[in-house]
Amino acid sequence: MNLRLTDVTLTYPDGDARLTALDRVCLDVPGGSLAAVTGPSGSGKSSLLAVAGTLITPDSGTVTVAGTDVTALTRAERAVLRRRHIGIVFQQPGLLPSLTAAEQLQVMARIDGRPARSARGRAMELLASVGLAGSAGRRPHQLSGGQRQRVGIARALMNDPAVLLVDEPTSALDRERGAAVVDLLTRLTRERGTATVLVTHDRAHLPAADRVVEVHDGRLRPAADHEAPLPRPARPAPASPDR
Ligand SMILES: Nc1ncnc2c1ncn2[C@@H]1O[C@H](COP(=O)(O)OP(=O)(O)OP(=O)(O)O)[C@@H](O)[C@H]1O
Repeated sequence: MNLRLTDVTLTYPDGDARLTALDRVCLDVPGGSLAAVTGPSGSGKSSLLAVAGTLITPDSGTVTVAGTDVTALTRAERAVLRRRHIGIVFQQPGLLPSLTAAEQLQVMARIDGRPARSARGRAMELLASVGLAGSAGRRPHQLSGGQRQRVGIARALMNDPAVLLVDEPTSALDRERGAAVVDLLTRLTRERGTATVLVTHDRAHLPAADRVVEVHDGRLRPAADHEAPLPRPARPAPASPDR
């Protein structure tokens, strides 16, 4: 299962003209790997996530999620695909104040029309996988910022998505808690085989990624200091065989 953006161009209306937010972007994220997307403010990172998450349809190019070209789908079909195959983790998890951690997850299953009993089991399993087995009955105000973000991550995994899109998950956390959240995302990506895209400003998180790309003025390019091939050790020329 993977996520593939091919030649994606996205423009927004800008007075009488159009502003190019994404310019022929290509990105391939295999299942089980994490791509970090970085770049200056206004460069197009959120636009890239919105297109990958099928929230915005690009002007041209294709977006393939779990083998389906989403740009060929109707709006209703896109909504179904998004619910089934895409998990989104926002900067602020936006938890409902009156619900416990387990209920925040169970709501997702209810929206999808799944039986409550299996949803409870799945919610508990996911909370355990993000280290919150003992906090299932807590409400948001009884959780730390890092714990709330973990609930947001577990919630995004409720539908067992092929693609996990994560927008600046550590911006409200201190360095240590932020690093723990990124470690968690890396582990879940491997365990669950998701194609994960992590947008982050924080360069400290980049080494955790399998791949780092930078967005500049809507164009994607490999991050110079993370994708450059490692220098090969100088090897002596093979000895010429004795004759
Ligand atoms: N709805 C919109 N209408 C018009 N222009 C937009 C819209 N959304 C974004 N833009 C413009 O598109 C460009 C890319 O914006 P985008 O939000 O994708 O950047 P970003 O890299 O996520 O920025 P930040 O790091 O500040 O969140 C910017 O020039 C922005 O002003």
